[in-house]
Amino acid sequence: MFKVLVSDPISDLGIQKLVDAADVAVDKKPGLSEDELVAIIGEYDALLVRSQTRVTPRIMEAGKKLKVVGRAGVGVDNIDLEAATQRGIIVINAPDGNTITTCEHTFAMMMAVARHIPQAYLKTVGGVWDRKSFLGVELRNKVLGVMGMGRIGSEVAKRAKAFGMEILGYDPFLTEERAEKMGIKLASVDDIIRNADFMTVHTPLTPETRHMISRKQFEVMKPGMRIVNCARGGIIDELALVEAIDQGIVAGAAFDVFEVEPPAEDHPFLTNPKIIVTPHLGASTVEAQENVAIDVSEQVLHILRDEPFINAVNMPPIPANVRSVLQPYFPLGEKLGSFIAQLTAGAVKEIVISYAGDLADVDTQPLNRYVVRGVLAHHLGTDQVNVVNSMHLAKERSVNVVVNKSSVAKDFTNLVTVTLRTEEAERKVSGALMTGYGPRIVQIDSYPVDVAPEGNLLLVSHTDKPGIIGSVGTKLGNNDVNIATMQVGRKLAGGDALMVLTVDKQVPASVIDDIVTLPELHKAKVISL
Ligand SMILES: NC(=O)C1=CN([C@@H]2O[C@H](COP(=O)(O)OP(=O)(O)OC[C@H]3O[C@@H](n4cnc5c(N)ncnc54)[C@H](O)[C@@H]3O)[C@@H](O)[C@H]2O)C=CC1
Ligand SMILES: O=C(O)CCC(=O)C(=O)O
Repeated sequence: MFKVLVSDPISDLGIQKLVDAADVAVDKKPGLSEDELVAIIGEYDALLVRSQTRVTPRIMEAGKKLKVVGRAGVGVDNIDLEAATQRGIIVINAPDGNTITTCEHTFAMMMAVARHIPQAYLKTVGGVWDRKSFLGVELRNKVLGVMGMGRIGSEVAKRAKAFGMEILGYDPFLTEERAEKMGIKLASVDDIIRNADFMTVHTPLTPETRHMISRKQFEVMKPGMRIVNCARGGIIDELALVEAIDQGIVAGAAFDVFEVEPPAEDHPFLTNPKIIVTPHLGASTVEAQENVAIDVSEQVLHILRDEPFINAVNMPPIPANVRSVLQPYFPLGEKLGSFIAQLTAGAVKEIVISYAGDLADVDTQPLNRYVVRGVLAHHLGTDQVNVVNSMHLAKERSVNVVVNKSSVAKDFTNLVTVTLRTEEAERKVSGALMTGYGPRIVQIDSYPVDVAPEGNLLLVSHTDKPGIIGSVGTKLGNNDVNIATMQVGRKLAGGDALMVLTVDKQVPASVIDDIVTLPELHKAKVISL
């Protein structure tokens, strides 16, 4: 039974799928402190959060069983991704479910700041009928600068056109062609600062976007600009903004987010009559909360059940077309890694992954992670290494990972070869996906074989002489070890040969010791896949 902890208020309807799952037990405990979380997280396999819970390295460290942290929303700045990656904890988010909702909140804020709605409301309910103080401006024919043309920024631009606004968009990934298709102008930050009447930011908070609008930008800003931030506190320098308002550069601002949330009681935004605020409500609609909770719950279930999943934040996304090609190779890659790690003695120095045939033209990065996981898990334990942290762990341990590709695969349409270089040896194994047979090991060092990479294998290197196979079989039989399949690979008749047996149970060490006493027998090695 998997245990899932929900530590923020998350839509009940959204997590229904988890609650209904027969193999999952859900505990809802919103509002726990870090210490309280540290005390209980050890018993959970998954943690579901919104933006309140700060998932710190301490919590990850205490989460010995934790496989996944699911964020019901977009921004994952409340989750320590570095610590999660190091511990192999998958972090997933729900990037699509609250896009429209946040876009609509941006418009609510833009219109509210253009027409002084909150200020006018306060006076009216306070009994003052003041129609003079709240002269507003139209959106029509105004220039709107959109910083960050991702999901939300693009939806904002689309709707702003309906208001008759001219849109300047800036995003490092926005091309001239896409801007043209959207009917907006591709602009620089400087263009927006100097020309926009309204500006709205929709970027993540990164070292690059922190204070991207600060004193320097306010100094050259078009006077009378109105600014909206429904993305992340800190993209706009709060103190510099207050100064710019006091200097008459900025006519008004609408903020849903703060550098520190909740803001301090004496935060200057809270008393400035030209700044309107909401308490991080961008995603707070019934629809969005259901959407993000449903999305994240589904992915958490997949991860707990070891099924393919999407939206991992601490793993590069795999495009659908690449995934469909690579997915069948994932088990093969991992088994080859595990096989070669068990076969090769000594401290691992280098893993060389060679792809030949059909795989030469594919971005194999996701598959590399499986191979490296297979190798490292043998040394570090399967619970310590997964496809999220395998590359990171290899780097941390100075294990070089080299990837080669060639379009020629001799007798196969596709071939994956893993070579392991250690302080003591260099061994290699090749595998292929065979139509109708699935994954097969087709070569071990220079011996051609044909073995399914599963179960208990016994590898025996020997001289190719009559009677050896029978002697090994007799010794196994005498010890109640049943042979399921047997293969012999040899280069030359009478030369060195490799016997690969699949056996129904693991061969005890005492039997191996006995087998290696046979004449002409060099080595015997048990491998479990
Ligand atoms: N207020 C709220 O409740 C909510 C806030 N958000 C926040 O809104 C922001 C945008 O979310 P999405 O559109 O879903 O994300 P997204 O990832 O689809 O878009 C972000 C865009 O920002 C761009 N970007 C990155 N660095 C940039 C830079 N230096 N200058 C200009 N553009 C840059 C990226 O290329 C990307 O296109 C995020 O910070 C997210 O956390 C999202 C949902 C709700
Ligand atoms: O969960 C929330 O309300 C915050 C949403 C948000 O900021 C995000 O998804 O990035």
